[in-house]
Amino acid sequence: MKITSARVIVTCPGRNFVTLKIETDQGVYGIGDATLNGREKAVVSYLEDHVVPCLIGMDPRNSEDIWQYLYRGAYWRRGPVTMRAIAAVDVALWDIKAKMAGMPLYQLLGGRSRDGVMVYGHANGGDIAETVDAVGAYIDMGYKAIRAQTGVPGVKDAYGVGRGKLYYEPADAALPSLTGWDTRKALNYVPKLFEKLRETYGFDHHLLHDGHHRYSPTEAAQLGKALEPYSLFWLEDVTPAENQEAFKLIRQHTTTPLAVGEIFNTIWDAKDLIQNQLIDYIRATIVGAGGLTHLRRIADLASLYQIRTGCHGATDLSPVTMGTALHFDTWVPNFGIQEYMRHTAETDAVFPHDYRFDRGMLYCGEAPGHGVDIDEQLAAKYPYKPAYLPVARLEDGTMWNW
Ligand SMILES: O=C(O)C(=O)C[C@H](O)[C@H](O)CO
Ligand SMILES: [Mg+2]
Repeated sequence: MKITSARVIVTCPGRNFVTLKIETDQGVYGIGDATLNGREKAVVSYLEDHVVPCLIGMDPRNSEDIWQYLYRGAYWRRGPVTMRAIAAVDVALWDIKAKMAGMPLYQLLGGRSRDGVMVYGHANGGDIAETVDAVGAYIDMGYKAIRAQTGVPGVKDAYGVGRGKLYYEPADAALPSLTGWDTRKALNYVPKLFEKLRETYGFDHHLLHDGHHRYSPTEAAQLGKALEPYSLFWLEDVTPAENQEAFKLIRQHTTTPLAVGEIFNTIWDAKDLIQNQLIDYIRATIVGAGGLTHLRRIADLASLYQIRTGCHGATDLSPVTMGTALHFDTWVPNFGIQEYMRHTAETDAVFPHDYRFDRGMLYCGEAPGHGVDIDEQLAAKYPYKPAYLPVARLEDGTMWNW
């Protein structure tokens, strides 16, 4: 069996997606996601100029060897561009293998470990009152877990505050828009949101919060401690994780569960956090961390330390990643939760899929493969449009983490 072609498809049905379609001499094809929010074209070039020529003629069944070939063979390892390109190839090959076997992908991984996948949605508001209402709307839709983000008085567009209710898009401008940040104000305000949420809705639902890399380790510890009475499911990305040691300090001061890893590319980004039990949930995902082949290794390492998965699932991850993640989540023994930011109807139409939402859970389908396709004719109607995530600056102009 041979790979006969591999094509990169760029489309923008409301936001940009990069998709790899691998075709074979047996008529079976596979689809992989290679989207890197705001840096899409770098991955397009990496794939078209440097990966696709190597793939032609290879046996698509040898996904492990092809993974090693692309990782070791490049000499230059890791990084978001490389690992997204590898992820796209890897997922397309798993898709092909599952289609050849006539099985849904989760069967190839080890079968079903659960009936469905608990997801969390994003509730946003300009202030506490608005966010409390937004959380109520998610509860009414049947969600069991909700991430709550609020605007902070005196801070321009604090992280997570969007314009839409069910759908919003953070990468919102042709050049990065400017937002503000003030840690002191956020530290005073955010705990009040969770106090109000528990007062209003009780303790039956899981609540989550994303710090989006904004706090120093000491400030993060203060926030975690202040949130303890409200029993969060997790506090995410509360400080940047390049320095994995920083989490020791946070851990010593709070029992609020910690989640990290949506920007991780490989097991090496997570290794110390996992082995020192400094986190509770690992957020690495299929497209970000080298595909199923590599994410499986991260999840297995995490399982030794009772750390559970919580795959990133924002709108910049295409339905191909979402569909594949749901097969992974259905199998992975140490599953925790799956993020679910809904795509627009335009995006869903370009990527026909068989996963479905029902009362706070997502269910993968039973079609052979990962169950997500691309309608190329429709995709061609939405040309690439530059779109960037915002940047954040402090009041005095200092560049901060968005
Ligand atoms: O979904 C999340 O938790 C995020 O933090 C979303 C990210 O900002 C987004 O995916 C960046 O591309
Ligand atoms: Mg996040």
